[in-house]
Amino acid sequence: KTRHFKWEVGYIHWSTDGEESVVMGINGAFPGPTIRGRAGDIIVVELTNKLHTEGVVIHWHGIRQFGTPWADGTAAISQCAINAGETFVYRFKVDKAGTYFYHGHYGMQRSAGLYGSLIVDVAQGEREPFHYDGEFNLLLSDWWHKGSHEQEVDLSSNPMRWIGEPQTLLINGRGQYNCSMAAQFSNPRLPQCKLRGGEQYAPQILRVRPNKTYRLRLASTTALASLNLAIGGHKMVVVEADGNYVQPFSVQDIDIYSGESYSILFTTNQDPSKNYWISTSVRGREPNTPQALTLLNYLPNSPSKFPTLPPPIAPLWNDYNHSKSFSNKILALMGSPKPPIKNNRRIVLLNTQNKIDGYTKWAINNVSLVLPTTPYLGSIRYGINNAFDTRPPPDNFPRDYDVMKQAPNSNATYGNGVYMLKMNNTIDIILQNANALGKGASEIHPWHLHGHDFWVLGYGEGKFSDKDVKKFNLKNPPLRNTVVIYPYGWTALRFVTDNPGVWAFHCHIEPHLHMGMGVILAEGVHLVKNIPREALACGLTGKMLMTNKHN
Ligand SMILES: O=C1O[C@H]([C@@H](O)CO)C(O)=C1O
Repeated sequence: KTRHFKWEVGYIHWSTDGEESVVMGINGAFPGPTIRGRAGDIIVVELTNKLHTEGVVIHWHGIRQFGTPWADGTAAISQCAINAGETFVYRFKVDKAGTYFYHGHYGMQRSAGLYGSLIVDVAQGEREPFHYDGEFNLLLSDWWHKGSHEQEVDLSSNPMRWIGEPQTLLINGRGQYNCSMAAQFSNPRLPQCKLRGGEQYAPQILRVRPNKTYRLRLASTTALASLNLAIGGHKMVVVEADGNYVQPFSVQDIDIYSGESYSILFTTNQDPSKNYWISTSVRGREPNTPQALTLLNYLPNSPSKFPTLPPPIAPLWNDYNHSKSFSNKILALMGSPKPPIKNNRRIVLLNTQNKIDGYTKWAINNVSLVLPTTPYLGSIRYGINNAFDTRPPPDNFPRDYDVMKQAPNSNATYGNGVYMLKMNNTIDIILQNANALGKGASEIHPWHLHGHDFWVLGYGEGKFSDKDVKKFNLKNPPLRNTVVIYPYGWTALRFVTDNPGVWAFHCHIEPHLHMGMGVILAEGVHLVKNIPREALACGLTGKMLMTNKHN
């Protein structure tokens, strides 16, 4: 079945958290509309850019875009940004059931609010491998009162002005600033929110019946925050991660990093005369943002009956053992595709924070990514010279590099070279974390791969070494599209180059990508057929199209 959507992206006045902001909306609302389809459907989004003076693209996060790499929605990688006033048609297949989302992928447009949910149900006649009586969908994000353009300038200045922690955490685009639903428990003390329910920022309440099982879909499109979600008094059973089934396991709270999605099941088996809190809190960075709260409302109770107990207390922000123990519980459901036993190539990517001519940047193997003006998909497909740096970026970093110390050098460079991968190869990537510029500082980075799912083979502490290969989980590693690296640690992943195209692989923290924290992978680009001309009508491919030698 083909599902058609007609969207207009534009700036709107919107109250995300009680303070009015200028927000990037779709069809006059924030967040954007939810796309819902079935596995095998074709989604067609006719996107018109009503932003007056800037380009736009939308990335369909978690959708692999087999055969349609030009629809991946990455500016300067898979297509030219859509000019103000112009329309671009995204047409792609959703081939796998799961919880996904979409978001802007040009500059920091995701931070401006350009995002929404994308949910794929199992194909007609098929069943999920678990049962539930009803479902809810929560798209999690974070919000700053400073606009995304000012943030871009701040981050690109010398000295860099860091964006700081978010003012508000949002649940389905709704948050409360300077007030709390659970005022008597709030620390620091906040006034009680006086919500009537009709406000743009009124929390979305989850109405449930006692003794039923519900599926809760969760996805995080935060610009920065790592989150922890809990439902007061209720256990959660994790069943899906990034559109892949996992071996069900039970937890009290769940960590969710930017770019990740999960489904959890919970059963309404608590005292039915009460309502319960649902909370999200910041993890992995010293929090300076109040918890986001909404209610689990057991019917027929009134939704204004607030829980008598305080909201769930999140694990300490730097209790990384808690987070690691959660990550290590995520394993593929029996019967899931297994990774090839051997790899053809290993790429080790060192993540560092560096200074380049006084500017603060993030670099991968000493290269800080600056995108070219011509989309790689076109320049590689048509063999255009000078569109980007043709020297390949390094597959490793110096053996004697001390990941526990600050980068000793300030000789990182800007670059836009490509990791050229052979088709049908098995690629291992080791993401190696290190000390950032601050003394004793190393941060969490959730890395997201476009065009593929990968198997997460394992996590480790300190510097990766050849011996660690023996510890890889080749039996039941989970398939994902986003995975975290912990401070001073490494994460190993494996994928197969089975999808001709040019694919971004980057830290999903929006300011970090803006500061260069990503790489570009390309595979089988000569096999890509019928790239729409509109996708390439800029830069050197634009010139090529004007001479009309190619169609
Ligand atoms: O990229 C970042 O910059 C700041 C800090 O390292 C410098 O202010 C921070 O916390 C980041 O994640």
